[in-house]
Amino acid sequence: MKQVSETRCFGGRQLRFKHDSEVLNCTMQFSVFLPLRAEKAKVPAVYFLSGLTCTDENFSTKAGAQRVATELGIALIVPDTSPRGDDVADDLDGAYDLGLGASFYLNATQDPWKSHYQMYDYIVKELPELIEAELPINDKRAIAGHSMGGHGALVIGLRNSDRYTSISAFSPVTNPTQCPWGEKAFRTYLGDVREQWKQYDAVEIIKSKGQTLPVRVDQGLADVFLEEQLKPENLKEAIAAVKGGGTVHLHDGYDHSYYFISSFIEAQLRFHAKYLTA
Ligand SMILES: N[C@@H](CCC(=O)N[C@@H](CS)C(=O)NCC(=O)O)C(=O)O
Repeated sequence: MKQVSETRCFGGRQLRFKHDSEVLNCTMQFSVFLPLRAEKAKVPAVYFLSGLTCTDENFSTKAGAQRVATELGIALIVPDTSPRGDDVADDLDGAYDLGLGASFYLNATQDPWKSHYQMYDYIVKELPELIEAELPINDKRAIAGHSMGGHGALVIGLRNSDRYTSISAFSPVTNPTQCPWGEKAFRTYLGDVREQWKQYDAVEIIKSKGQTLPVRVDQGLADVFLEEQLKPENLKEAIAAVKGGGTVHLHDGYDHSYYFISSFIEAQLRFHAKYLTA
């Protein structure tokens, strides 16, 4: 992998890298914040999956996570939200909720998507293997995300409880098989058999397998996508019916934006630190 930028931030380093991904079959960029502690020892990491239309830069520039990350000695890993490049399939209408910037963090099975859209395997395996081999980052991982990325964090964390210490999400798409964003993406990437969709639906995963990891969700009640796309009550019900627990915090007046994320990122990082540094 090749470093493309470095910027000092709160005593740590904000870095950007480029690499050829075998899993995604294209060149990818990702951002990493290394806290000051990483100069002396390997540190644990929070992986943050962003939402529709984002790249690795939205969270890095708008969430204001670095001050607390350096205090806690935690690295922040921010991948891109889809494969990229001239030969990577995109939605023909240029829709913001499909194709580039809208991978839904799954392994596509349909043409023309399947040759590049394998983000589930990229996030679970290829990216951490690369990062842990090349950077002062250990294998203690937490996973977080926003909206489509909140869905990705929940699904990836719930399905890989041996690989993560804890899961959090801002405004996640909790039940994608039951909302327009999810139905459109899953039909396109996975085909018409709805049974195949359930493996990428957090509510369905909890219902069928339960859940064991600590989970924290933050959701703004003035979010325009709340009722049609996000459905936090479905997640609350699923969590309440199983043993593992988890909390869904509802916040009056907050919307879907990075103003909301920046207001609660400190709480989410402190939540993860309890498990990452235990
Ligand atoms: N109304 C937006 C929907 C997409 C959206 O709200 N994206 C969220 C994630 S689902 C986001 O983080 N956008 C980028 C940003 O706010 O920096 C659009 O049409 O572009």
